[in-house]
Amino acid sequence: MTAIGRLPASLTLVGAGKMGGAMLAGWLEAGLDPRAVTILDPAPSGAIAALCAERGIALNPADPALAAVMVLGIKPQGLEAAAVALSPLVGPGTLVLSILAGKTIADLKARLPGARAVVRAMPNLPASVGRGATGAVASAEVTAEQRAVAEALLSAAGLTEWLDAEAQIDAVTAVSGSGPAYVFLLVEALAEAGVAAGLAPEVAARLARATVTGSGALLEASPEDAAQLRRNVTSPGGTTAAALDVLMREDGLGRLMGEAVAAAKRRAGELSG
Ligand SMILES: NC(=O)C1=CN([C@@H]2O[C@H](COP(=O)(O)OP(=O)(O)OC[C@H]3O[C@@H](n4cnc5c(N)ncnc54)[C@H](O)[C@@H]3O)[C@@H](O)[C@H]2O)C=CC1
Ligand SMILES: O=C(O)[C@@H]1CCC=N1
Repeated sequence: MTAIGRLPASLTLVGAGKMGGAMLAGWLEAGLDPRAVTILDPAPSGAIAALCAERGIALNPADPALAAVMVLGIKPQGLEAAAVALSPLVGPGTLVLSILAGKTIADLKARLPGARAVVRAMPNLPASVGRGATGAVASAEVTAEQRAVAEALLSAAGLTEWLDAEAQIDAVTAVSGSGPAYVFLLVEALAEAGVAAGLAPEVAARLARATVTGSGALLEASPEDAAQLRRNVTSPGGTTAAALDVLMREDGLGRLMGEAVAAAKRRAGELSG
């Protein structure tokens, strides 16, 4: 069955911010009926309010129904406060799909005592252009049908990887959840280095941006892996080799990335509870 065929008959999105809003856009694009969606968000953006008005999406109804599928898109730090109002909307048949960094399946069940079936997922912001990467893990109570619904919702945003163990999701958070920020920082750093090397700021910014988006497109289109593509750029004794001697030295990018990912993973662990 296609992803569209498995989209749920009704869905409650709690927190339609940057990530929840991006996922919502993907579901609508994939064919989810806007009238099947309820959004609960005490401070929706103007864009979300306008979308709701335009597409007939229920926004903060006075008496929301028990949810068939509840997607949690609030901040991890807001779960405890939000759970009071959400608990009555979660019954034994509800599929809870959480994208909260750090919050474990056990944390979610503790805050929402009616919850049985929980999918804990970690998407990323390129979902807003249908190019996300998501890791997900399902609790034992998730039925095959609920898993297919979760798969359809997550795959509407791009690649979905189901994980064997919940413990791996903090690593997914550190690699692909936070990863787009590392790539955007690379663009910033490359542009700044270009200015230091003598380019006008606007020129450096355009070249850095096009280099990263173009390299991403090449990576996607090519059957070769990243290491081979890197070698394809690198002429022996040439300019790239001189730069890579710096980036690939012992205390270079590999070590720095390892430390950064470890820090993000550690932080995800701290957000649990
Ligand atoms: N921004 C990102 O790149 C990613 C974020 N996430 C996760 O997504 C979640 C949301 O992050 P963002 O979208 O960046 O934050 P955000 O601040 O853009 O969105 C949070 C939304 O929740 C709403 N909200 C606050 N309290 C609420 C309540 N009690 N009930 C309903 N809605 C409430 C806010 O008004 C806001 O619209 C976090 O748990 C984060 O870990 C996961 C992957 C990537
Ligand atoms: O920074 C955060 O905590 C969230 C989770 C992954 C991306 N943004």
